[in-house]
Amino acid sequence: MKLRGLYAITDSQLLAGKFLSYVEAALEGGVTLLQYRDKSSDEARRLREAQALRDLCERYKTRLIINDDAELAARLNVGVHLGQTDGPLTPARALLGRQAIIGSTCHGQLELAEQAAKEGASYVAFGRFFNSNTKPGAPTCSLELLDQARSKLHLPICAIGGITLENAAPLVAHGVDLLAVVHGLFGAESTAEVTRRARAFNELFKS
Ligand SMILES: Cc1ncc(COP(=O)(O)OP(=O)(O)O)c(N)n1
Ligand SMILES: Cc1nc(C(=O)O)sc1CCOP(=O)(O)O
Ligand SMILES: [Mg+2]
Repeated sequence: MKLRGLYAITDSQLLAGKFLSYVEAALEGGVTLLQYRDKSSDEARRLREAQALRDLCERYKTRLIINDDAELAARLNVGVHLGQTDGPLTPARALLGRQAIIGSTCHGQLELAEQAAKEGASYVAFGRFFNSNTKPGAPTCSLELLDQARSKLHLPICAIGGITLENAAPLVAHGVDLLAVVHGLFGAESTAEVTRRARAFNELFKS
């Protein structure tokens, strides 16, 4: 499967009271990857929500990724996204198998991406590119780094951090395969607007 297009990421606060309806609206508009990102320690709720997302993703033929938690990903037979402090890639690959999608946060550092590629990552994520409501303190990353990454790496490249329909086009022009978005997708007034935004993000990959 080609990893290219919109990478929707959930946010438990932003989606409170409308979690499944907003996620389904995004899937309706087209989502390449969906990440379940919940930073709480409520394990029962995390399992319940992740299972519901897996069922929804199966209906829409979308791949589900769990943030931070390789064990939960293994339990549901889905992929995982690991940051630099979320545990090493090699054991996660051994746990999840060759077919699993495993992503790695590389901030603005090409060396981290080269290391992740060696350790079996399926995609590398760079960011943040813009001001982010969701994670304002994340380290920043430049468009120039994308050019270097594109010429050196043979993996799908994901961009994250403050991405909206207004600022995303240059990222795609600089070789990004996946646009990872929370607020710019789900910070919408209605499900119809979420679907419209998802479609519009995907259009960026067609020109
Ligand atoms: C696609 C994608 N890219 C980067 C991140 C950030 O991961 P991390 O640095 O581990 O930070 P948290 O998201 O865990 O707060 C991500 N989740 N997804
Ligand atoms: C979870 C996350 N990681 C980032 C990084 O730079 O590593 S930025 C970020 C938040 C993405 O949400 P939004 O689209 O609302 O800015
Ligand atoms: Mg993490």
